[in-house]
This record gives sequence, structure tokens and C-alpha cells, in this order.
Amino acid sequence: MVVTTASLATHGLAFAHPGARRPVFEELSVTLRPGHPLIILGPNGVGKSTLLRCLAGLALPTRGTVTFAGMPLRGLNDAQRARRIAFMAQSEAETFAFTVADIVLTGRAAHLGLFHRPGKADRGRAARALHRLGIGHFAARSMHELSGGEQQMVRMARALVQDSPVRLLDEPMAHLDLANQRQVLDVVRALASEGLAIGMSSHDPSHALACGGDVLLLGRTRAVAGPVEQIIAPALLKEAYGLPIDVLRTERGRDVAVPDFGGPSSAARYLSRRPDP
Ligand SMILES: Nc1ncnc2c1ncn2[C@@H]1O[C@H](COP(=O)(O)OP(=O)(O)OP(=O)(O)O)[C@@H](O)[C@H]1O
Repeated sequence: MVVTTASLATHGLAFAHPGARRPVFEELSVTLRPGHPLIILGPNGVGKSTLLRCLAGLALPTRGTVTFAGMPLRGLNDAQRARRIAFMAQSEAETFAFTVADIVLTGRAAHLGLFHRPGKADRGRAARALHRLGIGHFAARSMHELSGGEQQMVRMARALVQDSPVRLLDEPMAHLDLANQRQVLDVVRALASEGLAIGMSSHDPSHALACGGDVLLLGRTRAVAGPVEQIIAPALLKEAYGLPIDVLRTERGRDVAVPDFGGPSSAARYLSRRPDP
């Protein structure tokens, strides 16, 4: 069954590890809207992966609920959930030396009946996903032969073929060079314009500016959420990350977030500050 209605939301969500002194987060209410990517930002250890795992139904919240199209996620079995929500983990140990094409095909599992093997149409989808990410030439290679960034692109292709209305991507840009980051951002924007609901974590606020949807900025003391132009602002970024971050407009007319990493400074011409929204 192809599920077309997509809106994933958390309501007063809290998560604490057993025995932990403090919860990872509390009272978190966010919505992933079809067509508006939600980019989840925040410092290391603040709970981005934990939240994505709760949204995917892979981690059980301590309090609160996750709903898909208004229905509690916990009412769905694994196959029903997988037809609605694709989850790409931050990293995965590749135990077996499967080919890239086979790994991508496993993304079709939720659409195949029990004991059914993937058919020509499934293989075609897997091939198209690899081509869409510019890695069609990897198809016959063993996953073990690929670099960390190449494996990351393959896992992205697998999330593409899952054909679910919600895609949750945990740091899909980790390990990727700049051109591959652009490739993934192009795909994220295209999926959003096709009406999918996308949740993606990142360490780079510029990725949020490039996606142009909503942002959830998780800080150590509070979380803020809203449209990208409101949340990706110097004061909120400094509060969350603890260092100055300028939001500038390039000569190409793109907005970027530039952290102050220190180092030599000069009085030379700089990019223009983005006008206040
Ligand atoms: N099994 C565990 N028991 C206790 N605490 C844990 C456990 N696993 C993770 N944590 C803690 O949960 C918090 C949230 O981790 P999470 O991986 O969600 O953060 P993150 O924002 O995705 O981090 P990063 O940006 O480094 O990937 C961290 O402080 C981490 O130390």
C-alpha cells in the first residue's frame, strides 16, 4: 500500500535514558510538514539523533506521543511504519559484503510481501536512486570497498527507494565532500517539492538556509523552532553554539552561516550582512 498523507508530529515529547540524571529533552512539540523540510540543528550530544529515532518509532519516548497523520505511531507495526517513514541512521556497521545494488534494494523490503523477492521494477527503482545521487557506477561494487562518504551516499539512495511519505535523515551530510553535500541538498529540496515530509539533522546552519524550510534549534537550555529565516539568526545561533556566527548574503544571493573560528583577520571587503527578515 502506498501511503500518501504525511504529517509527523511530536506532542510534549520527553526522552530519558534509563538511570540518567537528566532527560535528553522534555516537552518537545514539533511538526514535519509535507513540502517543508525540518532541519534539526544543535551542539553535540543535545539529542538530535534521539529525537529522529523517536520520530522514526525506533526509540520509545518517556512521555508524550508521536503521531503520523494524527494517529499515534505506536499503533503501527514495523511494516506499516516502514511504509510511512524511512530512516537513514548516522552510521551503520556493514557486516556483510553485499553489493551496493543489493543494499539499496533492501529499502524496498517494506513494499514486498513476506517471502516475495524484489522484481524488475524494484531493481529499476534502486538503479534510478543511485543515478539520481550520481553514484550509478557503484552498483556492482561491494559495500566494503567504499569509503565512509561513498557508503553514506549509498545509504541515502536506500532511503530514497523506500517510497515513504516521510524521510528522516540523521546527518546525511557527514563524511561528504562539498559537491556531494550539494547533491544531497538538491535531492532533499526535490523530495520536499514533491510533497514529502523531511526531517534532517546537521551540524551546519547553512544546510538549513539551503533547504529553506523549518528549523528546530536544540540548545542546552531550550529549543526554538520556526521558519528558517527566523531561527538562523546570529543571536539564536550564538546562544545554541556558544560562538559568534554571522549570517551573510553572498554575491550569488545565497544566505550562509559563517562561524568565527578565530585566526588571522583583515580589514578587506567582506560579504554583506543578510538584511533582517
Ligand atoms: N545509552 C545511553 N545512556 C545514557 N546516555 C546516553 C546513551 N546514549 C546516548 N546518550 C546521551 O544522550 C544524549 C543525546 O545523544 P544524541 O546522540 O541524540 O545527540 P546528538 O545531538 O545526535 O549528538 P551528535 O551531534 O554528537 O551526533 C547525549 O548526551 C548522549 O551522551
